[in-house]
Amino acid sequence: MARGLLPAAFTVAVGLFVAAVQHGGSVVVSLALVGGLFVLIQLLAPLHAQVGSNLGDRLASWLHDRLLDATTRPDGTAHLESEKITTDLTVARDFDLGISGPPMNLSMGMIAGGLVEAVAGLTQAAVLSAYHWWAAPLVGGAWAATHWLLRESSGWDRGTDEVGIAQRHAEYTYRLAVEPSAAKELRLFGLSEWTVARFAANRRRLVDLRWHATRLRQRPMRWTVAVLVGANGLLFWSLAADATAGAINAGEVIIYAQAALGTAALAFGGLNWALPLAAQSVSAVIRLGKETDSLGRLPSGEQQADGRPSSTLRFRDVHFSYPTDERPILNGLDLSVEAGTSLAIVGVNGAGKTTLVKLLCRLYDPDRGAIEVDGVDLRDFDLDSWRRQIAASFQDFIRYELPLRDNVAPLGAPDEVINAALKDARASDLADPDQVLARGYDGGTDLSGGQWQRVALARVLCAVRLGAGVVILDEPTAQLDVRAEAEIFDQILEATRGCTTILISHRFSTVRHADRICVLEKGGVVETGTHTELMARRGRYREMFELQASRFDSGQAGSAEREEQENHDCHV
Ligand SMILES: Nc1ncnc2c1ncn2[C@@H]1O[C@H](COP(=O)(O)OP(=O)(O)OP(=O)(O)O)[C@@H](O)[C@H]1O
Repeated sequence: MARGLLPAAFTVAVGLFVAAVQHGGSVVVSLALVGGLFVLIQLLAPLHAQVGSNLGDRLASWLHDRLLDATTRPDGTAHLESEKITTDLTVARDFDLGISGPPMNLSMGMIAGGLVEAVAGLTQAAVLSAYHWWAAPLVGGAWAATHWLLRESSGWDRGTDEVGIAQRHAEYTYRLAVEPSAAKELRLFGLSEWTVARFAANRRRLVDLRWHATRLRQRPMRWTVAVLVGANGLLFWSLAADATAGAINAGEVIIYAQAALGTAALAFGGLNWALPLAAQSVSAVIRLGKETDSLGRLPSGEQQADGRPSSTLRFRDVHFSYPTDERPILNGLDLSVEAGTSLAIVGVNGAGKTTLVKLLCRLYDPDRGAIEVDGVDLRDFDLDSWRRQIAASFQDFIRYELPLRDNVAPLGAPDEVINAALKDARASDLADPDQVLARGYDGGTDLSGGQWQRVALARVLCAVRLGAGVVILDEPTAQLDVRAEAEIFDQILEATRGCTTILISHRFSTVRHADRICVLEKGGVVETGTHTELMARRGRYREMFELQASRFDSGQAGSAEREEQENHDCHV
């Protein structure tokens, strides 16, 4: 506010100084006033910029909190698979990235500056009104009209599909370029230039879109210039006429001329450009919160799931399609698992094995049918309490860029529990517990695929030690060498004894350890039984088992693998 009033005060002070020089008044006092006001204006400017920037940082941090809350709060994951929401998420984060407009700390500076200009413009107009009643509305109105005349191009819409898609592609290619996981393939497949070109093309698209918004100014700009020249021309002509006629003195001419120029602060300010851009980010983040809630929300029941299942886990006539795809993935699936036993699920790629366990984790709910735990619909259990029962390792388990101990127990656990889990997963000597499992950190290290898999298994075993009773292992041994698979899997079976275990694997040497095995095909169970029963039945299971075994027999595998397979076969 003070900054907004100072320019008008400065205008009057300069006028008083000129009048003092002309009419022999107190030059020293008026000059001191001019100097003092000038220094004050200069001092307040950086202070004001700093406050604006701090305010922007705080708003950006609040928006970040809201954004992360919007993505992580929903209990389901469907919102993260929606094309619209993932695009909106990229655009909404632009308050931080500043790709399609200024980042929030700059925007807030501009908004604060714009408010100062608005106050300054109004006070200068008030000074002008001392000249003639019509002067302030004429000049002030002309400058204020520019906001309306240039309204189409005053800001550009960050939220359009084109902006969103270009920004999302740009961000994706940026991540490809900087993340170590993509580095090998980019180089080997010669995709480095492609990545740079794709990034540049999408950034160029954003610049083009902004340029288009700028060009929208061209036509209304002519009208704007005409209105401003007309209004200011009239005022300055009137000032010149009054000065010539002696109706006003030189000091007054200077005051009114400066006030007329200062009234220009009412136009072209950062306010009408920065405000809509900043407001777009805020409204996008708030809107996203509602959208992710409605897409990713799962109802939660009241019953506590501690110690469940105690008798059976049953999939009853389960039908399911993903929200983004109408294709039925599970089609009337019936399956039951006795509590405290293990069930292996086998089937070709895309048969729906992982989908089945995602439903069990309640990441989605069946479209029809139900999953029952001891006869109670899973949806009747309190969601958090059910998830606490589950220890799961998915095919695409997370490799946290955290110390080994936090990879095993992200929410913390006693040292002895972590150490025991690491020991069971044969992962104790992979790294120091406090060593970060990622390069790019002080003392950080990276692990091989199989070593990472042991860490993921240790995470599951740690959760079991902390009380989880339902164990889901989706391809738990896919990256282990054959000897490690045998060693670790026996150990896992031992450590999860008494748990209800669902195991998904393409490795029959792993699968055969399960108490029961089911074959999934076309969205339903086509065979179920023990390994021995299924081999005797000579159906799909045996067909797949023999196909895999024949690879070993035909000598495609190394001698150790063959020996391992033979050892396993001895147990049939
Ligand atoms: N989030 C998703 N949205 C839409 N479709 C999906 C999604 N996840 C999986 N699918 C589809 O569901 C089908 C079953 O996938 P699922 O991952 O359950 O198969 P799977 O039996 O585990 O396969 P694999 O042996 O290759 O791991 C596939 O056709 C896949 O394309």
